[in-house]
Amino acid sequence: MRAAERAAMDAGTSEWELMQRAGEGAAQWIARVAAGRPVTVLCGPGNNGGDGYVIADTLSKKGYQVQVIAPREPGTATAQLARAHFAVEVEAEGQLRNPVVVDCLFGYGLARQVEGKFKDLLKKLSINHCYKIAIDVPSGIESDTGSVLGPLPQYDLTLALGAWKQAHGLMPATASMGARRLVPIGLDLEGFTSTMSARPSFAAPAPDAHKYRRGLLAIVAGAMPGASLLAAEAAMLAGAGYVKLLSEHPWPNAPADLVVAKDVNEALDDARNSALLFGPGAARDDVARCRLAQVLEKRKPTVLDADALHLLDPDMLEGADATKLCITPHEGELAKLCDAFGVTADSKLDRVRLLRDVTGLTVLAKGPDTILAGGATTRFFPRGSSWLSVAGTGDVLAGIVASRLAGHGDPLRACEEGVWLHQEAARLASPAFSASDLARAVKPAMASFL
Ligand SMILES: NC(=O)C1=CN([C@@H]2O[C@H](COP(=O)(O)OP(=O)(O)OC[C@H]3O[C@@H](n4cnc5c(N)ncnc54)[C@H](OP(=O)(O)O)[C@@H]3O)[C@@H](O)[C@H]2O)[C@@H](O)CC1
Ligand SMILES: Nc1ncnc2c1ncn2[C@@H]1O[C@H](COP(=O)(O)OP(=O)(O)O)[C@@H](O)[C@H]1O
Ligand SMILES: [K+]
Repeated sequence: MRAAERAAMDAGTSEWELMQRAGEGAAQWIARVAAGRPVTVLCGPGNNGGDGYVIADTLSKKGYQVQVIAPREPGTATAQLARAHFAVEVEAEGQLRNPVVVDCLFGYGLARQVEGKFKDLLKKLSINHCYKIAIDVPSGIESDTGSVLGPLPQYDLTLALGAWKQAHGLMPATASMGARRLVPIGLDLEGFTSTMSARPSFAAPAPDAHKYRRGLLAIVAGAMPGASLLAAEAAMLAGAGYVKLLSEHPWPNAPADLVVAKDVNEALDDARNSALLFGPGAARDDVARCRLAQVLEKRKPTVLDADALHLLDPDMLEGADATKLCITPHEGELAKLCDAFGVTADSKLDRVRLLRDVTGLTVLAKGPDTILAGGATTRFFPRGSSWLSVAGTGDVLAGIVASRLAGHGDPLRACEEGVWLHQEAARLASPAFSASDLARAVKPAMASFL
């Protein structure tokens, strides 16, 4: 963010202009939400506080009644300029009088624990029954790591200025933010690799499509049937032209449109396989270990999930083509992988990035704050439905990602598309669904991206 702002300033836009764009853009959202009701703005000592003065000034000029509380005078030149433009009274302390409160105490400059009057204000805000809006980030949140450095009210709306910060995609910060919206301020963000994922769009199959061109996905099943069946049901609706279940076991309940191949070795050798999926229901025994080695040997675009993530280690990865592989660990599987590959770090974000660096794999670390890291790229995602917290939804995700991978072979793109499809399916299936309901909802979810 600082680099993007510096580039804008080098190109001739002043910090004051950027602040005006930020404050005026945020004020438009606030005016919409306030709908004529009086607004309180809390201003801190830095440029986040500066944004607050611009917001207060803009709202006043629109006819809003505005209360401004600023425990400390502005400390930066630009915030002082913003303060000077705001001609109305500023209170050093006071009660939050209004039904809408805008928090501009600290933005990405928060560097240490929030104390004293600032802490008191955030505490007051926490227990106040007002509509709460955080400007850029909630003021108790460190914007790079999402760690909590002060009281954290539950906000209704968070307006990110110029670009998303990492905290907007990380737990527990993101859970406190309410709806998140971006206020553009004209920054050029091309070339920045750590960003919020943009909603993808898909195309209908090409006019000359046939099932193999659309991708043949081979799902290598294990001893436990349910998981790979869920993955297969989702995969059949997520883009691949042909989904095959490779299993020596009988599958009396397999749907008629799912091909079950009993000779696993032969089916794995099929040169027409576009992608492989292994792990759901695989178990963690020696049979599964051999199967994983066999899958990796094929050097095909592959998704590894669930039990495969417990078996994966540096020896296993030798001889595999890491650039074609993606792994989809939940929190526990991520811990197991970090252990196996000697990765230690405090935050989920650092663990994911380090694991990516050490292994060369594309890592999709799922959960309420899904993080995707592959190559030089890191992606964060809008929050998904918490109804996803039910057994089997991870198998559905693995099936979707593998299906996308079979279509184009790009692990990073497949993961990104997979998360969006999965979340959209959850939205359409909500509230309260089972994993097979979710798998079926992939069909209408596909339609939303066409
Ligand atoms: N630059 C631009 O082009 C644009 C920037 N924009 C906006 O600026 C924001 C970043 O502004 P910023 O860097 O001035 O930092 P900010 O978040 O206001 O807070 C830092 C201030 O607080 C202080 N301080 C820190 N921790 C503290 C604590 N625990 N307890 C008490 N004090 C503490 C620290 O001073 P210190 O006491 O450390 O000297 C400093 O004064 C960004 O989020 C966005 O909203 C937009 O207008 C768009 C254009
Ligand atoms: N609270 C939540 N909010 C959003 N998504 C969630 C939440 N809990 C779980 N999920 C999603 O649900 C899926 C659960 O996967 P996983 O833990 O592997 O389940 P299983 O192994 O039972 O299939 C993941 O895609 C995860 O991102
Ligand atoms: K803030």
